[in-house]
Amino acid sequence: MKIAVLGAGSWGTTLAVLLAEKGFSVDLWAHRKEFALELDRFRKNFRYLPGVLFPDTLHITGDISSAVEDAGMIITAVPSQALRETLSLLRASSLEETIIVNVAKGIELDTGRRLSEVVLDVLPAILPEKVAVLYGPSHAEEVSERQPTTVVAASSSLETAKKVQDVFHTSAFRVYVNTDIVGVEVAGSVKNIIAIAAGISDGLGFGDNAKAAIITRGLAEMSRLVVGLGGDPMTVSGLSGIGDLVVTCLSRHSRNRYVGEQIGKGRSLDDVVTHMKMVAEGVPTTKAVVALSKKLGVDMPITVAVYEMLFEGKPAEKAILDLMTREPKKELEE
Ligand SMILES: NC(=O)c1ccc[n+]([C@@H]2O[C@H](COP(=O)([O-])OP(=O)(O)OC[C@H]3O[C@@H](n4cnc5c(N)ncnc54)[C@H](O)[C@@H]3O)[C@@H](O)[C@H]2O)c1
Ligand SMILES: O=P(O)(O)OC[C@H](O)CO
Repeated sequence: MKIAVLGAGSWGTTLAVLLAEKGFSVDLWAHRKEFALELDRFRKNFRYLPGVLFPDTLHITGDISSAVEDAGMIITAVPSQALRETLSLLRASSLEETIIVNVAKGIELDTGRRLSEVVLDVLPAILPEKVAVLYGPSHAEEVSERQPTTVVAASSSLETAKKVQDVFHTSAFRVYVNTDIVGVEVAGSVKNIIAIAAGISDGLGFGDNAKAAIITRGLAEMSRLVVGLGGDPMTVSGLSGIGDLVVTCLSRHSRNRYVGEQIGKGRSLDDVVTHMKMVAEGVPTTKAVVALSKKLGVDMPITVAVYEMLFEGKPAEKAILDLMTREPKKELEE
């Protein structure tokens, strides 16, 4: 089977190499033509994944139509806010039999939609059962070194989730399946916001108690949003929930935790983001989730505090004090 990977950042490149090394014929599409030429010339991604040599079965292209032509599976690995624009370059009618697997994590800012909903919006000829996501604790830096990693393939169709599992599974990249695509997508998106909060705690010089509190209470608000959007609360105890939350809040590789750490040290969001070459999805997702939670009446105090620090200039010390001095609560909700 031919597979198209759309997006040649660190994650798209890592997955394209993994699939090509498994023997699939893979087309990796980069949205800038000059970048595609550079990748093909050096057979390496110097910008996003230096040190990983491309196998011969990996084809690089700057032409999205040729990338998806005859592909049995399309992997979307562009930043969440560029997904709609990228998919709109495709001709929906030729993709009816294709499985689309989104690996970007986030909620669309303008619509509040999950990314699998964006896929179906832009490509109405595709059935929901043909859409999947691949989420979970998986930093590209470690996957590309074949370090043990576990992820979850989620689709409303178990058959589709199992196909995705078959395609990606290796002895170092273990793939589980889940049919709760709503829960997996919401959990995998909210974890980036909570990771920014964890980074802020690091930036302020707080220790393990504060980090554990953010992870645990972050999980509680993640669960409330999953339920509010019709997902299964059990999903948050899985790889896209607690799994990805732990990795992103603790990892030195996490871009979201890094953004938070810099904010905690007193830098402005603009300053941090303009000096980063990689995407931190938690930034737009914070805005999208605050709007969603207000609409649904879901209480998400850490998310709101992150919003206030990122977008309203609230000092981090004040935001933490406000969180700590909220009215006392029961730990578990009815
Ligand atoms: N890097 C990881 O370890 C990792 C792991 C799991 C999931 N993800 C998710 O994968 C997605 C992509 O992240 P990444 O780490 O590969 O990104 P990255 O920061 O490494 O690279 C971003 C990529 O997006 C491309 N891009 C930027 N604007 C674009 C546009 N308008 N249209 C098309 N492409 C555009 C850039 O050229 C670049 O190739 C994100 O949603 C991220 O959360 C990343
Ligand atoms: O580096 P981050 O914070 O974007 O996280 C990347 C992945 O989502 C980790 O699973």
